[in-house]
Amino acid sequence: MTQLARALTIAGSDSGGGAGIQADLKTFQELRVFGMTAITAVTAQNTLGVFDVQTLPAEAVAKQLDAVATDIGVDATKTGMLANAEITALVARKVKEHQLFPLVVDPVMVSTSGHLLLDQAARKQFIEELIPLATVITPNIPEAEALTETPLTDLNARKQAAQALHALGAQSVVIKGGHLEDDEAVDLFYDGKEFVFLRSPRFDTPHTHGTGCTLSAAIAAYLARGFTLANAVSQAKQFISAAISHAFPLGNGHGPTNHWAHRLGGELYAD
Ligand SMILES: Nc1ncnc2c1ncn2[C@@H]1O[C@H](COP(=O)(O)OP(=O)(O)O)[C@@H](O)[C@H]1O
Ligand SMILES: Cc1ncc(COP(=O)(O)O)c(N)n1
Repeated sequence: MTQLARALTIAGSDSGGGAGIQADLKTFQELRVFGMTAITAVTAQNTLGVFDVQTLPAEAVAKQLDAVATDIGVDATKTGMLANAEITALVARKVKEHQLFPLVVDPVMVSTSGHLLLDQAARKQFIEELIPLATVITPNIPEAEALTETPLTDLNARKQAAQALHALGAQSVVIKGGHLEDDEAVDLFYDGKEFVFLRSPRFDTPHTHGTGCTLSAAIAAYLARGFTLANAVSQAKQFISAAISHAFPLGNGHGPTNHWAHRLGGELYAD
């Protein structure tokens, strides 16, 4: 029997099911990868906002990582909400100890609804300890601005930010274009050698809760299955585009994306 690829997400729980651990597991399942979790925080959240955050002790995160890594094994890992400096440093240490590579680092800082998901004090650990371990880091525009301390006003600035993040030690960088206002949603991929544009139509929908989580989980799933980095990133972009094009009008705010939309194949972008 073929061995099932195994992917691990280190992230926060979203009770609303659209982002965080829940989005990651749905993505892993859709992409035929066995999903495992290390939960960093439990949020009370829906499509309108984040109402509570209970961060777990770093020791509890360490034990989850030890448990899955020493028994089941991990073919690829992604990080999402890491909450604070202690968990960020612990995750970097455990990634090295258990060799949890390839590693997709989604630098989750603030929710779509504006809630802080990573303490400002974690910046040093994030930049010095976690980014150098990243196979790929996937900031959105505000996150790339925060990490590089530069406003990304145009494409040239985005390219320079990608180079700066690569210089911090990330093997490759995807700067996501979801927050721009162009007709297309264009992400910029940089592997230290060349820039590649990942394009999709921009869908006119408020239901984009968890898009970044889903994209980074899909990259991890494809890497777990052995895809090359460039293929994993481009397949993941197709997966998130399908999910947004068929997003769910659930709740009264920013609804979740549709993780099984990729099954619709040729009808991908139809209504
Ligand atoms: N309205 C949209 N239409 C199509 N793709 C989108 C849309 N909004 C975001 N995306 C895509 O979803 C992914 C996540 O992007 P982004 O929203 O920038 O990240 P985050 O969720 O971390 O803020 C990217 O691939 C981006 O291009
Ligand atoms: C637990 C958790 N992790 C990540 C996000 C970011 O997702 P989004 O940017 O769509 O709010 C979130 N809202 N909650």
